[in-house]
Amino acid sequence: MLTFYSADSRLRQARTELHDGTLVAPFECPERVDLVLKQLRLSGLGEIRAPSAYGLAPVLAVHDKDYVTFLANCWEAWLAAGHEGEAIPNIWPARRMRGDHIPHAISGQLGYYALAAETSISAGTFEAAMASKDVALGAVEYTLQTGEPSFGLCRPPGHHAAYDQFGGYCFFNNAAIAAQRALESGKRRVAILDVDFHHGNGTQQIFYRRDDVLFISLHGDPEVTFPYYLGYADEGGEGKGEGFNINYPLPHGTSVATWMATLEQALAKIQAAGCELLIVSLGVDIFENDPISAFTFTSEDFTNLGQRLAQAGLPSVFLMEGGYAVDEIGVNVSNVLHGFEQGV
Ligand SMILES: NCCCCCC(=O)NO
Ligand SMILES: [Zn+2]
Repeated sequence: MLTFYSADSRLRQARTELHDGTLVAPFECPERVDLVLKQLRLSGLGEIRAPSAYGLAPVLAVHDKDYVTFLANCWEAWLAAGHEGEAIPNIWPARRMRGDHIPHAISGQLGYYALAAETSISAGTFEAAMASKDVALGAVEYTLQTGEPSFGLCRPPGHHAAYDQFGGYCFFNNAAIAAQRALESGKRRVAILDVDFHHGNGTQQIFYRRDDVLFISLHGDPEVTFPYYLGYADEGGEGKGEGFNINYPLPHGTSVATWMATLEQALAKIQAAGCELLIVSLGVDIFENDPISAFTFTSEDFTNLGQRLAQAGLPSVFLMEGGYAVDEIGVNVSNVLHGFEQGV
């Protein structure tokens, strides 16, 4: 299987994450990608290729122009305003305030565009996000051209990024950008299957009123799991999108057997919808030892997951999302991809 990767993913060198009331070293760290690369090379998955630069057009196909401009300028504006640390929001257009106006001050803009406070912006964040969506585009272009599966080693991840919102370590929605490119290349319907522990609220939001992307997510119950405010089973899409958004919230500690049985339901929906491409938002934070998650996958279970996805029989693109058990992330990602190749 071909892997797309960009060294520019290391340009994001955030120093802080607000976690449990403390500024800690970010869980979404550059070492995650190094260790995945190391294991893919060790296990001989296949060629590792740098993507072309696709520019802003594919980003603007799914994200708001002013939001993209904000991301491009945020760090400089934050420094120009004399702030000491990394750009972290601490005020939002909360309920009973105005949400229809974007303030001039960068602190106000941060809160307007931020989903949550854990994701700092600093030097290189925008450039890394641009490289990450190029990795996703390289992977989907390859699969569209060859029908062969591909893996986009995306960093930063993307599935929490909405039309005009960042957070959950995400800035551009790589899976949405890839799906949009596939539709523009002639696919009539694309499935995005999100297996990350956390709900892909951004992906859901982008396609919620559309029937050309079927978004299906298995994730920790938002009653007790980030992002809390989206990802419930009653969110089925709106307008033309009715029936093309399917959430499977699952309790913390869900067994792998239950998770895999739920996956069967998801794969049946994908088949019934006549999807012509499968994009997998591959978060391996469903691993039993993930530091911020609560599912129970062992490393061996990831191999079974890959094998089962291959049996869906669709051209498939895997895009890296979460996964923070750094020591095992390489094996866990590699097992999914090798499992897929075994299952073909
Ligand atoms: N407390 C912030 C949790 C961010 C979750 C990031 C992630 O893995 N999303 O898939
Ligand atoms: Zn996650």
